[in-house]
Formats: sequence, structure tokens, C-alpha cells
Amino acid sequence: MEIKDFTYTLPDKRQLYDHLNAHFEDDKVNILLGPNGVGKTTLLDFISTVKPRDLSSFEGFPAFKQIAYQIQGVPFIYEATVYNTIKMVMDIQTPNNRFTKADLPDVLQKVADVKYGKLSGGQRQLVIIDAFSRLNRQLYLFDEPESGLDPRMAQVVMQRIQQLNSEGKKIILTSHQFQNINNDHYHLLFLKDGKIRFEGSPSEFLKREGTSDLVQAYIKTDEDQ
Ligand SMILES: Nc1ncnc2c1ncn2[C@@H]1O[C@H](COP(=O)(O)OP(=O)(O)OP(=O)(O)O)[C@@H](O)[C@H]1O
Repeated sequence: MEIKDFTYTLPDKRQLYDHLNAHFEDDKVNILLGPNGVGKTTLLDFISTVKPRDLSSFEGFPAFKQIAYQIQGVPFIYEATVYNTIKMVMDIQTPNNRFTKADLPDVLQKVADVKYGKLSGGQRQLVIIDAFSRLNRQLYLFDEPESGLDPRMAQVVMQRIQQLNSEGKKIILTSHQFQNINNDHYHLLFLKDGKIRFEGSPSEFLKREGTSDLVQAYIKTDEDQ
């Protein structure tokens, strides 16, 4: 999946992308990094075609029907239990499935009968990610999937996303978290000032900035420009 020479100006005339080029790896979890407001979410909107995109700049992305896009704070029905919420998604995907509470991950089994509206923000995030991960699509877009999660739950979510990728699913996500980017199964893309300023593995990112700390590498890359 590639974006080639993509330029986009916001309605208020600010240029968001300036001849942007980006390459996404199919067999890695692609992570869009970059400061607040640089256009990471908007890029997911273009990739998903929620925002109509310039076909000549976007190559190799699946069609809309083959994309699952988890936007931030997606609302589910507050009165439905956790089990019923995820079962509803399963029923859309696979009618007549035999999905039971035992099929939920441990962290959600504990709250299987709790209504979605009674969950904490982090617990809702876990339900959202789990539900979207059960859709059978070619490409999954996650917008800050770890937001609001404690470190252990953030790790659970990133492991689930890595598992999806190992099952052959393509992944692009945005993130401001670094604690789980701990191996080269990730492909990092650092967006700033309308262009991708770094693209490569976490170890290449660290090497380029001469540090062993991803946060430091991030700050140095941000300051470099
Ligand atoms: N509905 C909108 N109308 C006008 N401008 C918008 C709208 N949504 C976003 N923008 C602008 O587009 C720019 C990019 O926003 P976007 O949400 O893509 O950034 P981001 O990199 O995902 O930020 P963050 O890390 O804070 O989530 C922002 O500067 C914002 O002002």
C-alpha cells in the first residue's frame, strides 16, 4: 500500500499534506506517529475513503467494504451488555455463529454482563477494539487504540493487533504511545509538516537518532525539522 505525491489543503487553506509519500508494509503493524494536529487521523479518513480520495495517489489499498475503521470514541448501545455488543458485531460478520461468553478475552469475560454504558472509558476501548478485530476485513485502521488504557491493557490490545497482522490482516494505526513498540514487527511512519519525515523499523529509528529510547528518538525527530 502506497501513497504517492499526495497534496491536500484544508478548507481553511492550511496545507495538511505536501507531496506526501508513504509506504505501508503488509506484514508489519504500521504506526503513524507525529505531533498533535499534523493529520494522522485525516490520513486514515482518506485511506478508508470516509474522505473521498485522489485515486492516482493511493495505490494498493483495499476497497471500502474490505476495510474496518475504528474511529476514536465510536459509540455502541449503552444499554447492551458487553457480550451482546460483541455478539451483535459477530452476527453482522457471521450470521448463525456460536459465539459464547467463553470466546471473550479474559479481561472482557469479567464484565460480560455489564452494560456498555456502565463501563469505564478504558473498558469501552477494549470492547471497541475487540469488536472491530472480529470483523473479517483485509485492512484494519485503528485511531489511537491504546488511548485511555492502562499499561497492561494497552499491551493486551497491541498483542491482539499483532495477532491480527500475523493472521494476514493489514494494519495501520495512529499512536502517541511507545511502551509497546518493542520489536521490528512494527513499521513506523513519522508525519510532520505535510510529509513523512522517517519511515522504517523501531531499531532503525533508534539508530538514526543515536539513542536507545523511542521517546527520545521521537523528540529528536520532531526537533530536527
Ligand atoms: N472537521 C474539521 N474541520 C476543519 N479542520 C479540521 C477538522 N478536523 C480536523 N481538522 C484539522 O485538520 C488537522 C489535522 O487533524 P487530525 O485530527 O488529522 O490530526 P492528528 O494528527 O490526528 O492529531 P492528534 O494527534 O491530535 O489526534 C488539524 O490541524 C485540524 O485543525
